[in-house]
Amino acid sequence: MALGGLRVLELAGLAPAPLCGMILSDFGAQVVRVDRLSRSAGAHQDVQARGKRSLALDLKRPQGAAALRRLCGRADVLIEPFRHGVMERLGLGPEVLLQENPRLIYARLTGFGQTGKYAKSAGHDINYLALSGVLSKLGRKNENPYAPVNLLADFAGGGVICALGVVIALFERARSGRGQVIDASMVEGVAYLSSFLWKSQKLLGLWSETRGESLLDSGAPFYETYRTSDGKFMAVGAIEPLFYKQFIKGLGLNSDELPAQMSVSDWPEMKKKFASIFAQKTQAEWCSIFDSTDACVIPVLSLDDAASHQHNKERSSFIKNDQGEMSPRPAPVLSRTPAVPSRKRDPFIGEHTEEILLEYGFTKQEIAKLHSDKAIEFKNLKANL
Ligand SMILES: C[C@H](CCC[C@H](C)C(=O)SCCNC(=O)CCNC(=O)[C@H](O)C(C)(C)COP(=O)(O)OP(=O)(O)OC[C@H]1O[C@@H](n2cnc3c(N)ncnc32)[C@H](O)[C@@H]1OP(=O)(O)O)[C@H]1CC[C@H]2[C@@H]3[C@H](O)C[C@@H]4C[C@H](O)CC[C@]4(C)[C@H]3C[C@H](O)[C@]12C
Repeated sequence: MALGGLRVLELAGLAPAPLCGMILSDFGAQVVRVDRLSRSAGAHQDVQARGKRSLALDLKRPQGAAALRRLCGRADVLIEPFRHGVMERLGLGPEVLLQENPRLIYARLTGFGQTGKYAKSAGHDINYLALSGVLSKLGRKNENPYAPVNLLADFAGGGVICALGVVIALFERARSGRGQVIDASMVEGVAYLSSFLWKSQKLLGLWSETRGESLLDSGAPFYETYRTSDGKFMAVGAIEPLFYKQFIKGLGLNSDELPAQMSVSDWPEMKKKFASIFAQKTQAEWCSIFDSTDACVIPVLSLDDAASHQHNKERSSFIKNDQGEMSPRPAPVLSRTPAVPSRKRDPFIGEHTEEILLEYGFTKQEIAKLHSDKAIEFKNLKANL
């Protein structure tokens, strides 16, 4: 696979860093997740652990921190998910680790970045989304702004952008032979991927002053979801006049008898009209009308239904692991060196401690000493909840 042979150390953290590690793992990297010892507070279950192995290491003990330094000496990438200053307090800051391994790519995935007023503040997805400006554009008219789960800052602007940074730094290292520090701030990551919002503000007809009254933010009747008679929903994205015409036809309406598509003042009434029509048929009935047309109307599927939908099945877009757990396959699909995601169950904390330390050059005696010093933990049969 494209990232085969790459050695990645992912310090266990919440949501964003585990996704970054999983992306690298799916495309072939050997990702070791460095977990807190299972009895310690703050250990979280990593539900994005596909293909990873687990090494349980107490970084608060000097022997544990020294062991991580040694591991980083032989690693290509380190992903750290902590607030600014934590790694420095552990004696594991970039200056130390890059001095010992100048090829190391030291990825620092945080909410607010390594500098700035909030650099040492706690936060979660919704906070980063708020500070980026993007949250102000999300939500329906006369309602509060809302964060779409923790997808935008944690995962899109965090895990994915950080993985992109790692790959870019690896590409550069192939030329220079040198690693570097990646300051991946989720505030900036989500703002960056939302550049369209800033760059399109002056585009005619796209944005109104008020949230929830614009073309793409639930203002337009042809870019909206509608409930069907069986309590499900259809997603309409009929923006271009050609596609809008097919949408109107599928609803059984005559466009000559309707206001112009872009008559913004008529949008609320149009939305009510469309809603009353969609409520007359089941989701399956609307699919039989709109499937294989260019009306841009697609059923809103549950996670289970998405995995079993004909289109997604034809592409094997979702995969099952050995435990029968369904999840999305890695994306994008590379034609010659596609990702081959592991089908194994997720690792237990410390399951691979000894195997990994041996692989990174520790002797059995050194491993025994780390264990007697309580700096490491071997296989723990109960996964952390
Ligand atoms: C599933 C829920 C999460 C959903 C995603 C959520 C919406 C997010 O947005 S996640 C993104 C969070 N932000 C970031 O990742 C940005 C960067 N990180 C931070 O800003 C901070 O890490 C923090 C704010 C996220 C957390 O701050 P905290 O003070 O806890 O940690 P840090 O300051 O970073 O310092 C880390 C300290 O830990 C020490 N450490 C680290 N590794 C080791 C090690 N191997 N050995 C020893 N010590 C280690 C390190 O030295 C630092 O120490 P110091 O501070 O002394 O320097 C989940 C959200 C909440 C979860 C639940 C909750 O946690 C309670 C239960 C916990 C239990 O263990 C599991 C069940 C829970 C119910 C748990 C369940 C889920 O996981 C959550 C609901």
